[in-house]
Amino acid sequence: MHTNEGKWKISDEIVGSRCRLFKNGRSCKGRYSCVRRVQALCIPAIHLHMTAATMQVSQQDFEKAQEQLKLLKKDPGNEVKLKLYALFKQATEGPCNSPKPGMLDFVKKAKWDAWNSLGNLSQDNAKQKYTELVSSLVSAESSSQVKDAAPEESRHDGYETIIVTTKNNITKIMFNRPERKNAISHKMYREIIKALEEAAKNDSTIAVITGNGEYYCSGNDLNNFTNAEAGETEKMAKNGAVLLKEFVAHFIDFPKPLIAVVNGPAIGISVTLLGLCDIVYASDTATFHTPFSQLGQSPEGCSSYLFPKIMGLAKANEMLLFNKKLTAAEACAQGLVTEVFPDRTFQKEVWARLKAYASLPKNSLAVSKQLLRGLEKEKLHAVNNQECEVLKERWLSDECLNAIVSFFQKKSKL
Ligand SMILES: CCCCCC/C=C/C(=O)SCCNC(=O)CCNC(=O)[C@H](O)C(C)(C)COP(=O)(O)OP(=O)(O)OC[C@H]1O[C@@H](n2cnc3c(N)ncnc32)[C@H](O)[C@@H]1OP(=O)(O)O
Repeated sequence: MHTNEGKWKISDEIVGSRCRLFKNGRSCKGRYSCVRRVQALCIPAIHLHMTAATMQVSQQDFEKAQEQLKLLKKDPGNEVKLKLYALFKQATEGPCNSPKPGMLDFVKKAKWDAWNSLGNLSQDNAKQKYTELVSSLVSAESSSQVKDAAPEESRHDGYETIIVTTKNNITKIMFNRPERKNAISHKMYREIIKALEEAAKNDSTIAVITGNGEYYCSGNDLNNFTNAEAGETEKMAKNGAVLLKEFVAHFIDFPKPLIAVVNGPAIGISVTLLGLCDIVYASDTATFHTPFSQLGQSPEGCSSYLFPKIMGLAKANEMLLFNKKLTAAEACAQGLVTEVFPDRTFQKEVWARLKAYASLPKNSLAVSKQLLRGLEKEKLHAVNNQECEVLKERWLSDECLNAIVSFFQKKSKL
């Protein structure tokens, strides 16, 4: 006989050394803890019926099952352990004939109830059920081990210019045109919109934007301006403004924490959007450049409103009017960047941190972001609208057209 009736545990021989009914076999001291523990057991009536023609298990199979049970790594839970206890008792002693324990002897009573509920189940059938139950636990554990070993990162389908993956509750949106320094083409704007919509709805806790290769992003792809048919520049400007407005609106409205991992130089719109991100981590190789006047253009991404708020008007003027390129350390000192990391350890340090952030309660983060950003949303949409209206005119100006022509003649690299 293997049970230790006076104690709060099911014997090791029955359920394995990791499978005690209550941890450490401790006895229940107070009434409250007894009640809680019994509630936790949540024991349903155990009705085990033999299927008509089940094959008889041998004594050897039954003993093997007992050994396998000891090797389980995961605790199967009190409910299953009670079933195992009851089946073991039935298999080795037959139907329950011992007197019913008192109402306040919670554990003994739970065990007695489980055994008694087996009624007149034969000892052979109890062995059979015991062996089947152990076998199902063993195969559940081995299939969960296979799942755990599988790569966790899932890549989202349907993107060409960006790579979108989800892992550890983080959706990562990676600019992926390294040969163009990750310049944002029309297609990429649309794909980022789609990826943000997906990330807003999926199970991830946070979203991250980053770049593939040496650059974070070289801003708007200047080819976006050269692809217009002759005589269609106005239409191109109008459509561009519509797309830009929608694109920036998705950053304004993004409901989860949005983190920029700035792996290298950032130019133009990829810099202005940082004001709409909740955290900006930068490698010490990153630089921050918004050469709008040099390109005959004007600020976007709500930077005309957010940059003065973040860094003060004087510093914002240097960047947005006079094209001052900031180092990562300067951008951090001015509040645009949260923290700078040495490039050598950048990815490792940042992703370890993000993994920890992404394990925080998802809904709490979302409502907190809403509190931090919500009041500003209306204002930000108004700013976005105005910036796009101004840019629409800029794109038709000689100043802008000349700057773009110069770039393609390779006279005016930034
Ligand atoms: C729907 C429309 C919305 C518009 C929103 C408004 C947004 C505004 C902005 O973002 S303004 C900023 C625009 N960006 C630039 O002006 C950057 C232009 N690029 C450069 O100055 C340089 O390429 C560089 C400094 C980024 C890198 O220089 P370098 O290291 O010498 O590399 P290459 O110049 O040889 O670059 C390799 C290859 O990539 C092409 N490329 C890089 N950036 C862009 C770009 N932004 N647009 C188009 N093409 C770009 C470059 O031309 C090279 O191509 P090639 O190999 O010569 O074919």
